[in-house]
Amino acid sequence: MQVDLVTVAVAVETPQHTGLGAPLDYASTAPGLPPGTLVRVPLGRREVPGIVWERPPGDAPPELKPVREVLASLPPLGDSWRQLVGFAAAYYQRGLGELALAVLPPELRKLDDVQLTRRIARLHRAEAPPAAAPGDPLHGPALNDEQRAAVEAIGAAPGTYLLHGVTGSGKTEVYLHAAEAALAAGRQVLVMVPEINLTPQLEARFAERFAGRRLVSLHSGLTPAQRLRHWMLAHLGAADLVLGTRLAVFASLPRLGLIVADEEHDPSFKQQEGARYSARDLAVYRGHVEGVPVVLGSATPSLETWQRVLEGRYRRLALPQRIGGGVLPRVRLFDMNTLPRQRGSAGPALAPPLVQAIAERIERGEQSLLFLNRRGYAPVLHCTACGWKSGCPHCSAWRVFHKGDRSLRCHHCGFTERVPRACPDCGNLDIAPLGRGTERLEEQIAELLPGARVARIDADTTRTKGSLEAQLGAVHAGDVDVLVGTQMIAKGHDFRRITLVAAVNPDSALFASDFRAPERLFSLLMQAAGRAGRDAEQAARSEMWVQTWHPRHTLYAALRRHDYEAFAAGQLEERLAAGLPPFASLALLRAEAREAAVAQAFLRAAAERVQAQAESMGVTIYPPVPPPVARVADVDRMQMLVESPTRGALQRLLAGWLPQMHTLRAQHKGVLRWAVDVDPLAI
Ligand SMILES: Nc1ncnc2c1ncn2[C@@H]1O[C@H](COP(=O)(O)OP(=O)(O)OP(=O)(O)O)[C@@H](O)[C@H]1O
Ligand SMILES: [Zn+2]
Repeated sequence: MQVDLVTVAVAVETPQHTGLGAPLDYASTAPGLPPGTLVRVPLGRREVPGIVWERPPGDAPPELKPVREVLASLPPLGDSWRQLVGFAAAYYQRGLGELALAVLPPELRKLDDVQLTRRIARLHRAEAPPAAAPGDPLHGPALNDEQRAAVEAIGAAPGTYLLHGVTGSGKTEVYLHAAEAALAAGRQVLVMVPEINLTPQLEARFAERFAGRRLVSLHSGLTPAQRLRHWMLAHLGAADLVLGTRLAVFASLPRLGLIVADEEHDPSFKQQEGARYSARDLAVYRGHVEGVPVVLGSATPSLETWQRVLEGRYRRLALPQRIGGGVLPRVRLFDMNTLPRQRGSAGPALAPPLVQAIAERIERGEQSLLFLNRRGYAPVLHCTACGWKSGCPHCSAWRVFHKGDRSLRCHHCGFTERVPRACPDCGNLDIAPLGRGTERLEEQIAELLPGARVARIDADTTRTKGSLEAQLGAVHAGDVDVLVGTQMIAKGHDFRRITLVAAVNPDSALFASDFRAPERLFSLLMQAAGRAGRDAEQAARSEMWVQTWHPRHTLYAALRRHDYEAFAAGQLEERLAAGLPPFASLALLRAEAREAAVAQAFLRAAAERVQAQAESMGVTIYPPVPPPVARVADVDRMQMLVESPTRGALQRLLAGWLPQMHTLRAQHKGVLRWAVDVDPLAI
């Protein structure tokens, strides 16, 4: 019997170096395979998963390999999902199939159709809808006028909204109500938070409120089996709410009705490897494609978002007050120059008046939070005789002294050794820590405030599963007087007994080379301040201390007035003058090699190929330079900044340029990796 073969385009994961980004043609005996269908196809000698895609018109090559298997039991991935993936691949300059398959749950790619059918049947059996009937009245607090206005605006029309509210102003309450409206209309809701350790809190709050609804989480902390199950429930339309981190932006949601990105300014929304996408920006695109509202929430919006509000492209919904009329903590800038100088020492960890203020809190049974964005005991050890320092032999960085396990640890490559007894260069026994990390701060507070119950939360104390929850539990229960930690504790947590927050040493970020450093510092300090006085009763006597050598800096002046708008205006003025985002579009081309010169030559050659074209488009390609940490794990890194007045010009240039890089690389032996980062967060 004659079997008719049709040509189908299939997005498959092709290795980047082949330069094949587009879908490949295959022959199929199944007529009319809808786009979005999962299939298995041969690629080289392997059989790989793929997704049927729209086929551009044109002749198919004569000898096509056949599609091996159609995974027909899974409903096809929808048009808008494919549009999102197609846009992301083009915008961030990745292969379509590579991105499309990378954002599916890894387990899904391993299953054949029989296994998949079984899984789906099991899901339908096991996941009977929750007992409580949907439509339970919202048993939360009654909204205030601003909150109600925000919920109404979001429900009234699709578009991008900035929910601009200080910490504790009731933003989450607005998300809950907007979600309720979308759910009541039979739609699904996607809520994204920047960090995985914030998902359990949010999940608990949503789960409590939406007892009758099916809610799933999507983040990298799930087991592969959980991630598949949650993804499938979303894709099959069985889950009503998806809560997750940045990867959730790619969840398949056939009934999507609302997207929320909480703390939209947070750098964690940007993926830092592979396809370096911004989940916040993709959420805005997705909302546009699907015609659903997108709510970006923040107390300190990213300047990109803020500029779009000023241009009228996003609508600002303001929550200007803290719930319960609580005031924001009084900001006290402590001038470190007023302390008596101590020769050869970094000075005291905490200014005496700050120690006094903490002691008063302890007496009243209140808590204090000390924030220092550097973990370990000291960032470097040095020899007082010969000047030796604890450099990493594999990186251009110091190794950090961790006193707990007496190790010297490189935070870039992980290289770890026991602390030497004597200087490895001259044998001197007097090797001393320079500077201060959270471990040392914890020790010094115990000395300054004998009897105080001090706890420390940072990446080192929260390695084991459950330890973060346990430590946060102790803080909430009032078993801790002083909490020391890195930015992990500055964000999101709803502490009720903290009345003093102190930034121990925030100055270094004022003078960092990265143009976004001030923006990041300001939002971190505003966030940290927001941890104090969350209980309205205590708000009036809550304080935020900033220990600084530059008390007159404009950033701190704006912080003191909690004046985001003044800060943003100043920053935008500087960005405009310097031709930086949001007034320009950037891309960063990176290359790595054993020797810097090799990476540099590669990038130079790449620049030469498009120099003339770039100039004609008004795009500037800067010479390659080493990044702040140039060498990591014995590999040298170089980066080249591309700056364009518009997104469009940058996109056109990159699209024609990057395919040439694959051949160029073959001519530059020794280049280990290269990558492009569109809209890089740090340069
Ligand atoms: N209208 C309201 N009436 C009474 N209480 C409210 C109201 N809205 C919110 N709350 C309560 O106030 C507290 C802070 O609200 P919420 O967590 O929504 O603020 P937020 O802006 O999301 O805070 P943050 O950004 O600091 O995490 C919560 O305990 C919440 O239940
Ligand atoms: Zn190292």
